[in-house]
Amino acid sequence: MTKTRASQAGREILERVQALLEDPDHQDNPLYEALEGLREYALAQDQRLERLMRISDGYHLLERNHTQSLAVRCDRQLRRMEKMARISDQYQKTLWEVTESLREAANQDPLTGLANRRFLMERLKDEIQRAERKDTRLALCLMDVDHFKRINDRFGHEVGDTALCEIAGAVRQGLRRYDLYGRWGGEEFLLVLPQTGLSEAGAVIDRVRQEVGQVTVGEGEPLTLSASFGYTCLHVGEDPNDILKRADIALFRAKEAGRNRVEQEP
Ligand SMILES: Nc1nc2c(ncn2[C@@H]2O[C@H](COP(=O)(O)OP(=O)(O)OP(=O)(O)O)[C@@H](O)[C@H]2O)c(=O)[nH]1
Repeated sequence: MTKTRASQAGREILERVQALLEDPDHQDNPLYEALEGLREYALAQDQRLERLMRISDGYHLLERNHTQSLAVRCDRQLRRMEKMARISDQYQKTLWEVTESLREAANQDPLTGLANRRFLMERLKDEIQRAERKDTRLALCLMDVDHFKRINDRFGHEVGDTALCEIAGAVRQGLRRYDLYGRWGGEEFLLVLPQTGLSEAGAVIDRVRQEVGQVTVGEGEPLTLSASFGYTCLHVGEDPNDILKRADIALFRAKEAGRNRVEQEP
């Protein structure tokens, strides 16, 4: 706007000067040369001014483009960061799921879903410590399914697997809510009874024996299952292996005495 007005005013003066200079009546005017020089000077200044304005416009445009491209770049960067945050969330979720399944795999028996030997051993150590700290009793029992080989031989390994799962459920039925149990290995299970003395443990374990006795496997002529049990109580200062060894001795005796029995070792 300013530029247009200035150029127009300047152009009008220059046109008037041009007209005066071209007028033959003024050719001999003593101011002629000075006016012509002034006109050329003004023309040169005008051109200079226009050049400066072009340069200024160029800078202005450059600046605007730069600001715009900065905003575009900033926006792109933000979107990239949002995407990374989304990926990071997803990654953390996956990591958590993998950790969870690893933890489960490390603690669980894959066939029955019960606690496995590793986890049972950890818990047994905890329970021994708690019993000593609180000065309470702790009973422990090893259970071994009788003649399990016959089930596999007669009905196949898959039926044997199903039987182990049913036995796991039967043991649960016989135990109390706060008792701990799991698969010790093969067809052997471990039962840990916190705050339980020998006589009370005997009653609980015999109930488990009866529950296992309800499980049948196979069609046609089904086999009724049974299991043998050996249990004992924690002595002061014992470690897990000591108490396990005594329970195993009792279990051996139950097997020797004809199976489907509960034996204790003081
Ligand atoms: N189907 C199946 N069988 C298993 C599994 N783990 C161990 N066994 C079987 O359990 C059987 C155990 O046999 P033995 O140690 O001879 O004992 P048993 O036949 O139960 O006889 P007793 O313990 O003396 O009463 C073997 O045939 C093993 O193959 C399992 O996960 N699935």
